[in-house]
Amino acid sequence: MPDRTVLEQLYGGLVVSCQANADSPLRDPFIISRLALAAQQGGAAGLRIQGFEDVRAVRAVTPLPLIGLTKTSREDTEVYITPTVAEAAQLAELGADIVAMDATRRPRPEPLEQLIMAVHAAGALVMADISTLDEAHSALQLGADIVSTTLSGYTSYSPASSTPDWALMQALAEAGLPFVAEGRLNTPADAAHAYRCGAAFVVVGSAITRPDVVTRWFTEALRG
Ligand SMILES: CC(=O)N[C@H](C=O)[C@@H](O)[C@H](O)[C@H](O)COP(=O)(O)O
Repeated sequence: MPDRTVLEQLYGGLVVSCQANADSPLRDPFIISRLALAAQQGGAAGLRIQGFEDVRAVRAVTPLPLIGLTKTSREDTEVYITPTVAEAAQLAELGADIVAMDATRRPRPEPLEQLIMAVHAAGALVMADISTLDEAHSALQLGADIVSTTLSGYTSYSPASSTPDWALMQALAEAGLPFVAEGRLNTPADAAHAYRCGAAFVVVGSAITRPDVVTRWFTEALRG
């Protein structure tokens, strides 16, 4: 079984998600590796990185625990975060300590348990990205090492919101499930509150590494 001490390194800490969409001016593995180093300088406990090129580039510059994922749009499924065994295994081979994957109940191209087994066989851990409490229970039963609230608000049956899903965090904590708080944690106060809700650690992306998104928050506020 893979070594779980990497999770202990993350407990109580901040993971910074360094991602840039295809249309972003920051879409370059070198720039992503610089964002990762800036996050490290600021005290990040770990990093969440999308795509093989970016995982390779970031692995080369930092020893911080790395959560890897792919985002793949497919015609046959709405599942886009690490949809296949091959992608999950390759992320682990490239040096991701933890592989994040969609663990929602939406139809998927390959069984979740096969992805989990492949990641464990490659010596990495599994973060199951979920949108409901039921999905968290199922993913942990299938062998996921931790769940993350990443996909709340991004499935048709979870509540759409501009704020973090505090109710889901509360429910996960009451159920005694190990969880990561992720998604729309846009302020230091949000991150601290998530930790007080019982999160093992928190993941912040847009507010730290997407200046285009943050700029829009300001320009929209000015427009009133
Ligand atoms: C839903 C989805 O695809 N989430 C992605 C997962 O890796 C990223 O686009 C998010 O930036 C990440 O989850 C962090 O969330 P936020 O950027 O809100 O702090």
